[in-house]
Amino acid sequence: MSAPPTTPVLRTVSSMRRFRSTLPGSVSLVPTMGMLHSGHMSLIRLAAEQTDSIVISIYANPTQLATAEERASYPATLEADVAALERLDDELRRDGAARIKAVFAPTDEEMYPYLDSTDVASGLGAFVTISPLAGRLEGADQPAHFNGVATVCLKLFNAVKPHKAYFGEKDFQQTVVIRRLVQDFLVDTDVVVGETVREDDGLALSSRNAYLGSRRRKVATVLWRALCAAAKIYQDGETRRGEILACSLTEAKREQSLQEQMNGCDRARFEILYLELSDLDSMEDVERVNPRKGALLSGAIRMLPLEAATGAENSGLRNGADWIRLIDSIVLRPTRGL
Ligand SMILES: Nc1ncnc2c1ncn2[C@@H]1O[C@H](COP(=O)(O)OP(=O)(O)OP(=O)(O)O)[C@@H](O)[C@H]1O
Ligand SMILES: CC(C)(CO)[C@@H](O)C(=O)[O-]
Ligand code: BAL
Repeated sequence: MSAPPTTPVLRTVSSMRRFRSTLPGSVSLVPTMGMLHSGHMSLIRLAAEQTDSIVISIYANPTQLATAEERASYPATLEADVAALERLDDELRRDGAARIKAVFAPTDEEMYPYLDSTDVASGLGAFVTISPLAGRLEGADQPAHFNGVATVCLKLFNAVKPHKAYFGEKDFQQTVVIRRLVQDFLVDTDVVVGETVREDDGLALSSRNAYLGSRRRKVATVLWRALCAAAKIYQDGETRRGEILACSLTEAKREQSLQEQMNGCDRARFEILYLELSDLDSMEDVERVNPRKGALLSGAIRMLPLEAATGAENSGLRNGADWIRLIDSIVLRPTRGL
């Protein structure tokens, strides 16, 4: 019996382009930063339903990660990621044919030939800016983030030339930024958005969860709980910004003060970065939700490093020493017909 085919891992734009020219039928791209989990896999499954050939990109884009610390916190898991993709592909095979055709994992030199790796903020070379969208919500305290995301996605689209590209709703603002990029730069790719995959207790899957450890993991559901509380009063008929956000904030602050009152070796403290109600297209503040349109309810928290990790507990990657930024969102769907 012959050995199963291995997925090619392409490290240069030229090898990606050569390979792309051999792919039959419709081609999809699923961009990721690696450390693959079931959220990524659900996007790939969706791509397999809708297209013939799938390319996964794995690239921890330095220009969207604000600090050297964040850049260093992306462990290289390429081998494990490729193995996980091969297992998934065994399931996805149709008529004996692989659906996942290649992994595109370019080097920094390929993607940013002018970038000084010690100072990515200097921004040498060409960058996309998308204003004012990129400065709102996630962009407010990370001003270069979405310029980095849009820039790398444009490069990925140009290298892979996909018919469709897949993104997760968890990063809702990112999907709006990418749609705007595609529209304004006349990119010939359809943007498809997949639902957020969650743990049983509601926590959105995220590569960063691996850093939480068990104690912070339990408390991290607070963001989802805060969003759900507000979504419920919207479903019950509330449309005012003040009331909806106050409901979220009360839930988050209740958990926050509970943690503050506990001992250092028992608690998991966090900061509330924002809880927001925004227009689904512009990301501008919404004062009253139009029940025919709906709105975006989103938030971010930052889990503080563990103060005192006990030897017995699972304290996550890097022993609980990192600040972990977590984001989540709920789309408040229209409650009335158009
Ligand atoms: N839980 C999820 N469900 C569905 N899609 C997801 C989920 N988490 C991430 N994605 C999507 O997968 C793609 C790649 O995301 P990325 O590699 O940054 O993973 P991540 O888990 O969001 O990582 P990080 O924790 O660093 O933000 C993005 O389009 C993202 O929205
Ligand atoms: C889309 C993306 C792969 C661009 O680097 C990244 O922002 C992500 O993983 O969501
Ligand atoms: N998953 C969103 C991109 C980021 O974490 O930088």
